[in-house]
Order: sequence, then structure tokens, then C-alpha cells
Amino acid sequence: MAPVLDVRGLEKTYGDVKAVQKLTFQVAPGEVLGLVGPNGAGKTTTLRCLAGILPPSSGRLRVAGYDLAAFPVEAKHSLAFLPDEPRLFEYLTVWEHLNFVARLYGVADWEERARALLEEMELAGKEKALPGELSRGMKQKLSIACGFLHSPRLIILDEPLTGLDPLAIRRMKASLRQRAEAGTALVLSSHLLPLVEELCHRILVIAGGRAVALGTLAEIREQLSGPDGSAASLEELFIRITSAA
Ligand SMILES: Nc1ncnc2c1ncn2[C@@H]1O[C@H](COP(=O)(O)OP(=O)(O)OP(=O)(O)O)[C@@H](O)[C@H]1O
Repeated sequence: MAPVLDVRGLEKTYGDVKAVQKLTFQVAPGEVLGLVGPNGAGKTTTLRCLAGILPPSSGRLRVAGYDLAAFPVEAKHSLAFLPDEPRLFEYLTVWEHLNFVARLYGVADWEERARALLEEMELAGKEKALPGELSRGMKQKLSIACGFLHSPRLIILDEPLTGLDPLAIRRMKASLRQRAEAGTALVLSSHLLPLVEELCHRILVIAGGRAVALGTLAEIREQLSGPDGSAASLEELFIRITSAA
């Protein structure tokens, strides 16, 4: 099956800082890839490049078969990027946000979808609220609803559960799982390693901008810990890998 996301030799430098170096990986339809690494490892930079927000210094990115540099509109139409800090329009209500996103992406049956998403995100009844009247978690949920509205083939999430309460976390995990089961590819970055362990099919560990491990948790365990580490948690492996790197 053709990958939804194909990353070849991605590099990003800021002046003298090599934030991301030679990253190559693919994400298949229905697959959830977890991106983990210590502070400053290059996770946000990688996600911003994948979303077409930051131009890479070198390398090639394809989303749903479209080269992100050559066909940015088509590639971006196929993805949603959900940053860790929800970015909303101060003077648009919840409903107007969804309407605006629907018009940007040309979603014909948006009202029906928007209603279902507001139910899913527990925002029903908040249609007329402005962002200033929403809690931090509600803003996060609205941002996620906007990202899901055009049914993207690739969803990129930076720390998706920040600010959500325990019940909302459980629901969000179920929402992400459902979308993956329906064939959406997901890339999520998080420091919450139990979440990554629970949701992700494969894990990419980066440190100092470089990939230091890529595979299923079982494969990473086998590569790194040898026979004695067969039960090592992702947290233990993470500490071993990133200390060595
Ligand atoms: N706009 C920028 N200008 C210069 N350097 C930057 C910029 N953004 C990030 N960097 C540098 O790039 C490197 C990677 O940063 P990045 O934010 O991608 O890391 P991260 O893995 O997301 O970290 P964290 O877990 O702390 O969020 C760091 O050395 C950081 O200082």
C-alpha cells in the first residue's frame, strides 16, 4: 500500500543549528507513528516541516502522493496539523470557526459533520461561544474539531492531549484510534510515553535531530535491550537510547 506520508532525507537548519538531520521514514494508511525525543530533539521542527509550515533545508516530503514543495495546495489539503497551543480567531465563534475551515477546504456537507464533531468533542451547546469564553481544554477540542472537519488523510499532532481532563483524554484516544481504523495516517509527538506506547503502531525516537530508533516497540526492545530487556517499557528504552545518543 502506498504510504500517506513519505519523508526522504529531511533536514532543517536554523543558522548554525542543525535541528533535523537526514530523517527518512514512511507512514502507511491507518498507521499511527509516535515521535518521541528529549527537549530540543527536533520534534516540533519535524512536524512543522511535515505540515508545510517550515520549508525544509533539504529532503523531499510527499503527502498522499503529492510532493509538498511542488504541489503545496494539494498536499496541504490532504493533511491537518494540530499544534500544541490551539490557535484560534478571537472574533469568530465556535460555529464560525467550523464554517470558515469548511469554506477554506471546500467541505460541502460541513454542517452535518460539524455537528457530529461538536458532539464528539463535547462542545455541543457552545456554538455561539467566542474563544475567550472557552477553557484551555475546550479551545484544544475546537482546534481538533477544525482539523478533523475536512477528513484529512494525514493528521499531525504535537502533544495532542495537553490541557485535556482524564475523561477527555480517554475520548480523544478513542477518536484518534477510530480515525486510524478508518485509514487515516497519524503522526503524533508526545512526552507522554504511556500514551505513545498505547496508541502508536511504530515509534521514531529522535535525539539531536537524528533518528536513533525506528520500529514497533517490540522491534526497538529487541534492537536495544537484548534478551534481558524483553519487558522494558518505552520509558526505560527512551532513557537508555537518548542517554546513549
Ligand atoms: N525558530 C528557531 N530558530 C532557531 N533555532 C530554533 C528555532 N526553533 C527551534 N530551534 C532549535 O532547533 C532545535 C530543535 O527544536 P524543536 O523545537 O524542534 O525541539 P523539540 O524536540 O520539539 O523540543 P521540545 O520537546 O522541548 O518541545 C533546538 O536546538 C532549538 O533550539
